[in-house]
Amino acid sequence: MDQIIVRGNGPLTGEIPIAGAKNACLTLMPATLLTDQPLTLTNAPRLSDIRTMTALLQSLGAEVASLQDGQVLALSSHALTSHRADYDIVRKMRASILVLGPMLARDGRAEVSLPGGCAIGARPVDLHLKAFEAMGADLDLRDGYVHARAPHGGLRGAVVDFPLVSVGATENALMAATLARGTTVLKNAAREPEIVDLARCLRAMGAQIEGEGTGTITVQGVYALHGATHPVVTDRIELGTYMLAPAICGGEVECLGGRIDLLSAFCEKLDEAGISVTETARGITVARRNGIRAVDVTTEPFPGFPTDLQAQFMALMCVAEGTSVLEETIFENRFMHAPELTRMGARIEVHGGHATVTGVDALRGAPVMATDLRASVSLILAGLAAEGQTTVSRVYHLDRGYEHVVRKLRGVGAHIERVKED
Ligand SMILES: CC(=O)N[C@H]1[C@@H](OP(=O)(O)OP(=O)(O)OC[C@H]2O[C@@H](n3ccc(=O)[nH]c3=O)[C@H](O)[C@@H]2O)O[C@H](CO)[C@@H](O)[C@@H]1O
Ligand SMILES: C=C(OP(=O)(O)O)C(=O)O
Repeated sequence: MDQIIVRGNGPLTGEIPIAGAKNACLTLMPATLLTDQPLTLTNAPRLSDIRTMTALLQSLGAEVASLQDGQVLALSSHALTSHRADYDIVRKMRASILVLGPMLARDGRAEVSLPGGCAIGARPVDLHLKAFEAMGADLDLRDGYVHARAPHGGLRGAVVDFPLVSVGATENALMAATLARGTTVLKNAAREPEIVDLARCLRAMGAQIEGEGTGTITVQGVYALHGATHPVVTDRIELGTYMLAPAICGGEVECLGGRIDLLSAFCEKLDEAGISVTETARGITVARRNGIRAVDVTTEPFPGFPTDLQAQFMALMCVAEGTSVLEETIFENRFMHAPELTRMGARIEVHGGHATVTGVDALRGAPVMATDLRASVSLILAGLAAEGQTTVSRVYHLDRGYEHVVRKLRGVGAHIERVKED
């Protein structure tokens, strides 16, 4: 297994290109199952999660070609040869549940392994299932699988009022609704940029959708969808992560392809912390010239502060002046990076959904372990701010969501390398 070695750094300067969004690509890829015509995705990120989704789609009979060094995905689902998403793949990646809606809508049947809990929380899929039931599906939970059947004549449009905001349930229901008979109204829908990107792609495929990016999405079902070519939206979480590198180390870095509207709540918090954030013609420039001020953060669905940037922001607060409180409201167990950061000299106390972080003058390098995707990169960011060497193990978590992390950070002057574990 590989490890990442980081040595504490001075200021960082230069440019970092931001990739297409993992979380958009993972819902755009299953959209291929809605049509027998080709779907081409450009600006795709090169990540292990994308390879996992590729394997899952192929296991269902889809063809997926990775072109131009993985940045273009050519997908085609002429006919599905299987309707079963196997546990062996689903357990690796929860986004696998996103094949359920498209398969059910197109062929009236699907069997998908229940994803089960994961490190950051229980993460049930009840809201996905309730949406399909409202659309007339018959669901049976057996042997760890959801066995789903659409009624004779296919899914029918319905009003689905989500009791809480779920990105995945909104995506799954939205895809299914495109081929349902009649009108579907998704209330309390997620408003994340990845939902807007999915709706745009589906519309390019012939779907009739209104209201994406608001809490109410209305879909008029159509008889069939057709092929399309769609560019994957910028990865706002990768963007926010790299914006934090000069914030922690000092210096000035331009994140190419970045847009403030993808991350306005996060940018406001950086501003409060004393970090300069400027939109440029090519992206976002982040600079820090003075100390870092402690600021409180509460994670919320979009447009609030993203849970997927909480761990990385905590790394910044570890070296801020003063005390900050980070409140995690989306996942019940998303502070596993805190004990690892503490090993590096951070002062953090976790009480339920709150972490109180008191800034220290300097962190010290240490061997640390990545527990999940965003935790892993928070340890790298902390390592950049620490005196001495930090060794991050279990970096397979990192590979799920960050392409070429060593190359990108070295490009702005960071001391970082990837090595094989002894
Ligand atoms: C692949 C992908 O896009 N992943 C993102 C997606 O995950 P994901 O789509 O899994 O997250 P959700 O928005 O669904 O989860 C939000 C909350 O709702 C709960 N819930 C969700 C579904 C359900 O059926 N029942 C239920 O109770 C979850 O446990 C969680 O507490 O949005 C999260 C919240 O922004 C991000 O952290 C993930 O990076
Ligand atoms: C939690 C994340 O991903 P997933 O939903 O795929 O586990 C993430 O991207 O931070």
